[in-house]
Amino acid sequence: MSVAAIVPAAGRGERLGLGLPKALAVVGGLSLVARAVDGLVAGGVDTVVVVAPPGGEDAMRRALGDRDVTVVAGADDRVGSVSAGLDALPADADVVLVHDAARCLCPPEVVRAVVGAVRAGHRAVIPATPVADTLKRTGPAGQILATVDRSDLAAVQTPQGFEPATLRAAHGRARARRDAGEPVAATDDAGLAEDLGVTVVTVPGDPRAFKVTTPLDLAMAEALVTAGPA
Ligand SMILES: Nc1ccn([C@@H]2O[C@H](COP(=O)(O)OP(=O)(O)OP(=O)(O)O)[C@@H](O)[C@H]2O)c(=O)n1
Ligand SMILES: C[C@](O)(CO)[C@H](O)COP(=O)(O)O
Repeated sequence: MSVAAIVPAAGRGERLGLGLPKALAVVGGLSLVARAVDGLVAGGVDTVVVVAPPGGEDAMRRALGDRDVTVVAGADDRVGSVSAGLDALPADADVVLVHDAARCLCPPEVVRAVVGAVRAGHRAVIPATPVADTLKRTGPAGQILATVDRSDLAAVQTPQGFEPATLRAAHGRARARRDAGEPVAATDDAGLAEDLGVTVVTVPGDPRAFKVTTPLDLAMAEALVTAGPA
C-alpha cells in the first residue's frame, strides 16, 4: 500500500504574469512546486509525479532541487497534464492524489484527511470550503439575472484523492470523448469522476490551500510564509 500524487505544474501562469510557468514562481525562497511537493510528503505521500510544461522538464527539476520526484511532460490543458502524470504512477499505490502546484501552502492535515477518506472506502474525495460571497448569475451585458442560493454550494480545492482505478477510468473516458471530438467541460478531476457516476465526498478544506492565480495571491502566500505557521 502506498500513496502516490500527481502534481500538475504545466500551466503557463498567464494571470500571474511573471513570464514564467507559475509553478516556478518563488515564495520565501522556494518555488511553488517545491512547496507543494513538501506539503504532500509531510502529509504522508510516498511517490510524487510532477507534470512540467513540455520542454520545461529540466527547469522543473532544478526548481525541485534534490527532492525525489519523477518529472514528466504535460499538455495544453490541465486534464491532459493529469493524464500524462497518470501514466507514470507506480502500480502499487492504493490512493492517488491530484494536487495543483499552485496550491502550494496546503496544510499536511488536509492531505491526511483526503487519504484517510479514500482508505475508508470512498472512491473520490475532495476538500471543500463554504462559499463566502453572495453569488449572482449574470447575462451577456453583465446584468444580474438571478441570485444563486449558496447554501448548498462549496468551493473545492486540491489535493483530490481517488481509488486509482476510478481516476484511471475517469481519465480514460475523458480521453475517449476527446478522441471522438466531444468537449470535456470538467475543470477538476472529481468532475471527471462525477461524469462516470461515481459519488464524490468532501472533507473540510482549508483557506491556506488557496490557489495562487494572481499577483495578489502571490503576495498573500509570501506574507503567510513570512508570518510563519498559523
Ligand atoms: N496545461 C496545464 C494547465 C494547468 N496546469 C496546472 O493546473 C494547476 C491549476 O491551473 P491554473 O491555476 O489555472 O494555472 P495556469 O494554467 O498556470 O494559470 P493561467 O490560466 O493564469 O495561465 C496549476 O498547478 C497548473 O500548473 C497544468 O498542469 N497543465
Ligand atoms: C482543480 C481546481 O483547483 C479545483 O478548484 C480548479 O478547478 C483548477 O482550475 P483552473 O482553471 O485550472 O485553475
